[in-house]
Amino acid sequence: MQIWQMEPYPCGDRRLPHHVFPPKHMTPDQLMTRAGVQYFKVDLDDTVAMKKRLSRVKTENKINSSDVFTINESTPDLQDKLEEYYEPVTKDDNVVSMVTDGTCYFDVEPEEDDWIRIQVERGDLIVIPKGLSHRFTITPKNNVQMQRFFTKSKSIDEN
Ligand SMILES: CSCCC(=O)/C(O)=C/O
Repeated sequence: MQIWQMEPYPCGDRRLPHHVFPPKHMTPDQLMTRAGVQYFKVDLDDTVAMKKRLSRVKTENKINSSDVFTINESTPDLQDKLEEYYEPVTKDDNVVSMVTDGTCYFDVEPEEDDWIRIQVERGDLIVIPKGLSHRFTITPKNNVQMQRFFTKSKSIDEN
């Protein structure tokens, strides 16, 4: 995972990093302090350790369902979907996601117009707290697969 402060008014390709100048990186602890986002590194090749971590995260977040979310160049209506996911949202439940392949960005907004970009990769599990404005987009690799965990049963329209 990499975390940095985003420039206030990013223009152009959203997949670019959009650092402030000079770049201002953050640690996971700073991210937790500033935005309340939890981060875990999961060894996906260690099934026992992975199950233990997921079990704990599921209990703490009252998770009762999950799906596999994939976005890549073969995704139908890719641009429309990316537009949709880049719209800031604030959820009533924690947003729990674990990347299983590729990379993506979650941007979080702890204060109005103050965006922190979180680049996640395989094995990164993040918990965005309920009530925190956030958005999603892809990196120049144009590929991410993740497992998303939900507190309530989710209708297909909410994807
Ligand atoms: C890959 S999820 C994109 C949208 C989002 O951030 C969210 O929280 C949906 O529930």
